[in-house]
Amino acid sequence: MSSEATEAPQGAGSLADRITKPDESKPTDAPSTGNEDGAPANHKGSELAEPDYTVEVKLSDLQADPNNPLFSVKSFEDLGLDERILKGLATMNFRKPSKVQERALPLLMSNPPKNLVGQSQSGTGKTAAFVLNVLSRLDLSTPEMASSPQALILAPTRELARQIVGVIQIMGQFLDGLVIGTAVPADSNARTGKMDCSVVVGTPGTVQDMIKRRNLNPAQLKVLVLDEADNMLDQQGLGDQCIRAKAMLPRTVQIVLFSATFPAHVYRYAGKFAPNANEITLQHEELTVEGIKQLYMDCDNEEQKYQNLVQLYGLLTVGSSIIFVRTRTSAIEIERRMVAEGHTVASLTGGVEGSQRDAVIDSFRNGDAKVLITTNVLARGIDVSTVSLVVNYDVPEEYTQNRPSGTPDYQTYLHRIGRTGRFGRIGVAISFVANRGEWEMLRKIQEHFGCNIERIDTNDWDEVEEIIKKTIKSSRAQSSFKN
Ligand SMILES: Nc1ncnc2c1ncn2[C@@H]1O[C@H](COP(=O)(O)OP(=O)(O)OP(=O)(O)O)[C@@H](O)[C@H]1O
Repeated sequence: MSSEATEAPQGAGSLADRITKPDESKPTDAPSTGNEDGAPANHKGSELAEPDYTVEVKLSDLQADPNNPLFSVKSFEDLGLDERILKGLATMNFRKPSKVQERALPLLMSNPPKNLVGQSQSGTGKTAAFVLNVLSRLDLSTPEMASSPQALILAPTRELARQIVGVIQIMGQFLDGLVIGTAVPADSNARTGKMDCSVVVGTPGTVQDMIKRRNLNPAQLKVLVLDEADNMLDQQGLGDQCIRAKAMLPRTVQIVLFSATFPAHVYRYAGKFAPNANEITLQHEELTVEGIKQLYMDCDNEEQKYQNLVQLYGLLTVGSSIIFVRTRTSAIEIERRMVAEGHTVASLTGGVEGSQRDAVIDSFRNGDAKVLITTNVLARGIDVSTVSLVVNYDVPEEYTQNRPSGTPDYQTYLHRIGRTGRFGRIGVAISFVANRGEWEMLRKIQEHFGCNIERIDTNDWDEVEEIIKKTIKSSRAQSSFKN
């Protein structure tokens, strides 16, 4: 295990993290299984090549539509944020809050602090909502305070923890003295360090361990945030770690839980974890993001899934895409086959050392790698605005006793497809269906969310190309977001 503190004004490129060997025994990478991992690599931030043509739907139009999750009446100035934080937001080109930001911030920032359970669709800006509260609550008046952890943010994976660190670095860049620490599993040869920093972002197991070893002093903590909270609280490994970590914190800590999904049983538990919390919730039918076009392709068998993917690959040259598969083994195997056939793809699974994982995600973020094959480890939270296509190579499925159960994993479906269509952009999600079981699961998913998952005919690749290119093109057009 190791730890590292990062001075704030460094920009998102200089993420320094800690890493640990992932659990090799787990068959899949569902964040649910409690994997933790990652390490530093050149990270140029998530702003990729901007499109060169004009926008059809403007962000300002979306933010002016009361039915859109990006809608707001207020400005960031109206929300009573510190000037230096407003300056940070301006450098990120955030002009107006989204709905969840507008609703959550007054609840989060009021005094005495109250807990919050907040839900909002994928890609609608939940990170900024909790980061702005954290930054607003920091006391950086003396070097001693600035180096005492005052806020702790927990995320299920190292990739997400590192991404949140990147956001805090940019948003908090004008706050003198701000120091951010990343507490994620270290590579086997990394050293342990003390967390002398104002904000710590990490994965629950590593944080718990650091507190136990007295490398992280929780005495001054004022805020605890659980990002992807339903996942963190539902899963045995992560849930236990979160509960133990919370037990080591001051009783007065403000508890903030955010996710796009809160299945009923977890929601009830969330209420116990964060007692007397303010609540921001969504109705079932509000969960899907309108900008994501959901499609499926029939495949005769597993081999045809692969052949379809290779066919699709030819259409993936615009934008970036993420291919979700069920197991680490199939991710590696598909990567091996595609690379052997001359295609450029990368894979990221929990089965490798953190530093290698960091190198892969960083190259995907900066656009060097455009096609990423992965497992559920990246299903949640990852924000890469150029992702215009998500492929569910395998329909996401619940596991019972380490075996696929035949029941669809509704939440994971929503999180996976939510890697595209970020903050009003348009994206395509295609699910491959190779047998009756997968077809049935997809049908249930459609019914569950009341959405429309359209079939595309693989006998007509020209039409497939037409559909995808059309959507991806408008996605690129939108991604410049002229206000
Ligand atoms: N007010 C804003 N104005 C413009 N862009 C914003 C604003 N708020 C957030 N964004 C951008 O929207 C994108 C999605 O935000 P974020 O990653 O916080 O979504 P999320 O709600 O946490 O999604 P998920 O549920 O998938 O984790 C990010 O690229 C972020 O920079």
